[in-house]
Amino acid sequence: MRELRKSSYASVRRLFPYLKPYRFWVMVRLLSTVLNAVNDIYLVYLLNQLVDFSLTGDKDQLLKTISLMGCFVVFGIIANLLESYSSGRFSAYTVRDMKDKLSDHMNRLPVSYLETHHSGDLVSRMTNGMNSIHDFLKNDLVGILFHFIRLILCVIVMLFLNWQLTLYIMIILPIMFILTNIVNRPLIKYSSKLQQSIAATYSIVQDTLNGIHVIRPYNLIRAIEKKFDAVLHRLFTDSLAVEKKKAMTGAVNVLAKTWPFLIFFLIGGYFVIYGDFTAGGLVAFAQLINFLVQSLGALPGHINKFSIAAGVTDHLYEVLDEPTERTNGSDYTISKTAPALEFRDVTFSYDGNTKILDNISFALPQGKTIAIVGPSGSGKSTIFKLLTGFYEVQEGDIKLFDHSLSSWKLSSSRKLMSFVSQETFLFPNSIEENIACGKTDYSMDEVYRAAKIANIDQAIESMPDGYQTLVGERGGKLSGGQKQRISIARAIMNNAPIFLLDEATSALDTESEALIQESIHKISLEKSVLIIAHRLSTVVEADEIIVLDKGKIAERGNHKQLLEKKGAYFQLFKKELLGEDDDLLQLRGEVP
Ligand SMILES: Nc1ncnc2c1ncn2[C@@H]1O[C@H](COP(=O)(O)OP(=O)(O)OP(=O)(O)O)[C@@H](O)[C@H]1O
Repeated sequence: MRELRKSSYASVRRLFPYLKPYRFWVMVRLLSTVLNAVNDIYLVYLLNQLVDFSLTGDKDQLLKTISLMGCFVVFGIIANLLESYSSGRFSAYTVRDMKDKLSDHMNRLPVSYLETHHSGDLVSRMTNGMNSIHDFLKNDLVGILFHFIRLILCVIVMLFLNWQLTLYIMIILPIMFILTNIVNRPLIKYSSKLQQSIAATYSIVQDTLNGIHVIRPYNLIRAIEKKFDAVLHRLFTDSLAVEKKKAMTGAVNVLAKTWPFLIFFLIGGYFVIYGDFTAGGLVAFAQLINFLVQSLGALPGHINKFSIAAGVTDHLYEVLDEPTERTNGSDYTISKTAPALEFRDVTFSYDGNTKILDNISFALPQGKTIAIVGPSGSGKSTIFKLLTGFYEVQEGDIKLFDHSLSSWKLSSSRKLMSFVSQETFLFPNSIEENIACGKTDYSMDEVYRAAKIANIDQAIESMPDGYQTLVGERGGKLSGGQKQRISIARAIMNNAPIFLLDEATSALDTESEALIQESIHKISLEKSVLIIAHRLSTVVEADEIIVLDKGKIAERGNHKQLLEKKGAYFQLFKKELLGEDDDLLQLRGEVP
């Protein structure tokens, strides 16, 4: 039990650094809480006097006591106001800072982590988890202290009023605490499970919305509903388990409320009958027991929340404890003669077992174009993931302008590359904002130029709102080819010396494909280009073509050399022009 409490406390303690900047308001809350607790007890003391003065007929003392009580009631109101305001204030600020930190941390998590964890789960931690923390900081953290102080003060005053009666009542307290602890013990486990179920629900909702273009045409709604029902059922069972535990704690509260009163009226009544206790003392004692029972009833609830907050904090720290991308490294000046990038005997595996890239070596001289081709799954995109620093090389070395990629600052090396990925992502803003992509000091001429090179200028100009056209969520209002050309324009606008293009022209119509190829041609005149090509027509002009097969370089050379070899590249070429035999291709002059 002690271990569990210790671990709950250790979890909740990790929230304290976030409270530090708001210690003034935490102190106000603590002070007002202590004053409130003392005020409650002092009012009871005055109540004792009030009754006794009424019974003895001491009018002066009666009036004095009533005025004093009035003052303390006003004092109590002010203390209450301060208590609410201060807790509202520091909890809101703390949660804002935590959300900020969490979102900042998520933005810096390695892509390897984000590729293997569901975004819905992360969103749930950010929303649901944070709401629980807010609730805990606002109501429970200091609430525990208030009830604890009032409880102690109650016992002290009770002992002062009648120690025998107090001792009788104290006998039942340990029984209550043992019961409360037994009931509370598993709550942290249940609440942590509940958090995971909530996260799973968010994930499915997110998948359903994101995958709507697959779900509808494939009639997957029923399957999704089934999956959602299963997750909802789990959520329901987990919520029920938590509620059951809470209800058991509630039952302990009811016991806590009735037992002391029964014992008090039984024994206290006898004390008054035999003249061992005053009437004022009896009234005050009754009020003190009321407070005692209130606090004992409230404490398990607060302790519950403490356990829940511990579970939620652990859940949040699972993300916050994840190491972020490295920030070390240098920012080198670029040599004009060094190759733009170079792979030296690079071997890479995602899981530490299966080699996805095996001993890959190639160099991209500045101003040249290298195309990487190969069957699906041969490791082409992995080359880009290593170059963009999404994953770290395990064997061999990647050099960027003659400096090892691992010695570059990630932010600096990324500045040298404009990356167009296979999956185009557009922000739900205007076309202009999507092309400028976070830049603030740009001219419209730069945007027009980028759009022109990407061959999207005419399409944009024909839209009623031109560059101010809102593209909709994920660019839903545009065609696939338009989206891709806008993302190429974005990369051109970035104006980095290296252009990484994972082109996906295979999904496009011939007109879009031709426009993109023309655009790639224009880019290759200005930049060092590494292109992953899914259509071989894109690679014909490349200075070097690397054919990957199962993570190894199967062939390399230019288009003409590779066709002459009649090897893997030739086979890929033939496959693309499916159905054509060698003689026909020769007749058409497409192969030597
Ligand atoms: N994050 C990952 N974790 C584990 N394995 C991965 C990951 N990403 C890719 N792979 C695996 O690595 C292999 C190479 O993938 P990669 O995406 O590099 O291939 P590709 O040649 O670009 O394929 P395509 O032409 O279909 O885009 C595949 O077997 C793939 O399943």
